[in-house]
Order: sequence, then C-alpha cells, then structure tokens
Amino acid sequence: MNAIEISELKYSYDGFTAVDGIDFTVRGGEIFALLGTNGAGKTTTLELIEGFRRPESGSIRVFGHDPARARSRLKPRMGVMLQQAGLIEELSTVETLRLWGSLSSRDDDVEELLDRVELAHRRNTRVEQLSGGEKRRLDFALATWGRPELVVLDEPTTGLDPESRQRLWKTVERMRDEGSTILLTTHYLEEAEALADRVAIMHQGRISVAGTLTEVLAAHPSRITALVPATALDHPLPVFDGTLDSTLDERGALLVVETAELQDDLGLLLDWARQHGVKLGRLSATQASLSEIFLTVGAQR
Ligand SMILES: Nc1ncnc2c1ncn2[C@@H]1O[C@H](COP(=O)(O)OP(=O)(O)OP(=O)(O)O)[C@@H](O)[C@H]1O
Repeated sequence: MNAIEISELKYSYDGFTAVDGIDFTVRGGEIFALLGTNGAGKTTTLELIEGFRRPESGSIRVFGHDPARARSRLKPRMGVMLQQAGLIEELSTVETLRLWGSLSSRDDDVEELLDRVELAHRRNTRVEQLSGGEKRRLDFALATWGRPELVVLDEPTTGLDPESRQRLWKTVERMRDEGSTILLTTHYLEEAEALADRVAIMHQGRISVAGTLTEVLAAHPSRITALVPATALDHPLPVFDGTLDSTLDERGALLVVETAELQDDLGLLLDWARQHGVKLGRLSATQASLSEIFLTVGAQR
C-alpha cells in the first residue's frame, strides 16, 4: 500500500511557483529520499504533505487522506522533524521528552529513546545548553516518538558529525525494518545512497529524476577513460556503443567513452589494446554516481 500519493502538485508563494506540478509515490515501508538543489521546493513539498499548507492545485493523499483537511486524523500516524526545531530552551532533555510523551497519543519509553538517540548523558541538560547536533538528535527523538507509521524528516542529519550521522542512519533503517515508512530530504548524496530505497531529485520546483538508485544510475551513462599512446594511434579504434570523445596531445589521445553499455564497450577497448599490444594509460571505468547526476541536474538552468 502507498503511504503518500502526490499528483500534479503545485504551490506558489505570492506568484512565485515553488512546486511546479510534481508527481511521486512513497510506498509503505520504504525509505524515500527527496534530494535537490537549494530552493528546489523540497521543504515546501514536505509542508504540503504535513498538511501545513494547502496545494494551489493537484492532489496529495497521505494514507488515503487529504493532509490539510485530515490533520487531526493523520497526526497520530505521523512523526515530523522540521528544518528548524521548535524546542523549549528552558526544559531539560528528559523534560522535553516527557512533555512530548504527555501530549502524544503514542507511547514510548523515555529511557530507551534517550539511549536510541545517544542523549542519556545529557538527560538533565537544558535544551539551550545542548550543541547543535544534540538538539537535532532530540528533535529526531520527538519525530520518532512512539514509532509512527510515517516519519517525515527535513534534513535530519544537517549539523551532525559523520559518526552521529551514520548512527542516525542505522536508527532510520531499523525503523523501516520494523515497518515505518520514512520520507526524508537531504543534501548528502551519500546519505541517499546509503539509506534510500528510492529517490527523487527536485530542481526548480520539478522532479528531474526519480526511481530506485539503480534505475536513476542506469539512466545516466557510465564513463570509460584511457590514454592511448601516440605510437598506437595508427590502429583504428573499435566502434563503441557509446559516444567517443578524444583529446590529443604529444603523449597520445585521451579517450572518454560515455556509454550505457559499460561492460561491452570496456571489452571492445581491452580487446583492441590486447590485439595491437597497446599499453593503455590512466584506464578507468566508472558508473555515474548520484553526485554526478545531482550536478548535471543542478546545471540545467
Ligand atoms: N515563505 C516563503 N515565502 C516566499 N518564498 C518562499 C517561502 N518559503 C520558500 N520560498 C521560496 O520557495 C522556493 C522553494 O523553497 P524550499 O524551502 O521549499 O526549497 P528547498 O528545496 O527546501 O531548499 P533548501 O534545500 O535550500 O532548504 C525557494 O525559492 C524559496 O526562496
């Protein structure tokens, strides 16, 4: 079953279109990462999903309901972490969790949660004295209080050090494995690569690329590079499936083959080199990384 269904969703701020007709689906029990350039419209999209804003047009369904109309109905099923935490500075960590627990319809164990977000040693520290990363982890604890069916996290690991980030990933994965659906935004491509079952990349209010990581990566060409020594340039090169680009200098030709058929084209090049006794220099064969795709999308202005 789908947790979130979005169709032709549009939203504008005073005539400025921030979300420009997007479609995507978040399936129950998956981790879905919404990636994007600054100002792409990710936070606005999350706020629409959370029911804080009403769409200008198009539709959103969260567990089959319109979130702007059914906020009180959806609240018990959703945990939300905004980009800016709304924590009460004067309360301690443990008081914050207890207050949250008293307001929530879901149950959780404060001590277990303190351990889960590694704040047990800061239990009596006032929020105002917590570091940025500790506040972020406390905010994450509130969003995941009572293990909601759907957890929406806006840049959950911004400001966390690499170890804390990886530990938070583990917690998110565990929640997914226990049945929660997670929608998150992130600027960290390695985060999406490590965590997400599916991703969508937003740019200027639209979704440029979406799918499983394998699908998104497969839609972008892989690259073979090799330096062919000048002495070997008399032998005609093979005909590659992909596109060949070469730059000549006194050492020879630097070949770049962009291809959807990495294995076949690499095989052709290696067979050619073996047949003519050519020693290739600087040989590399790489699949498109999410970071390359991200840069390509960001460059489309
Ligand atoms: N309250 C607002 N009033 C007017 N414009 C806004 C408002 N909030 C956001 N915008 C604009 O809408 C666009 C999308 O903003 P949004 O915060 O959704 O992007 P984002 O993808 O979350 O960006 P970032 O990754 O930088 O947080 C931006 O151009 C932003 O300046």
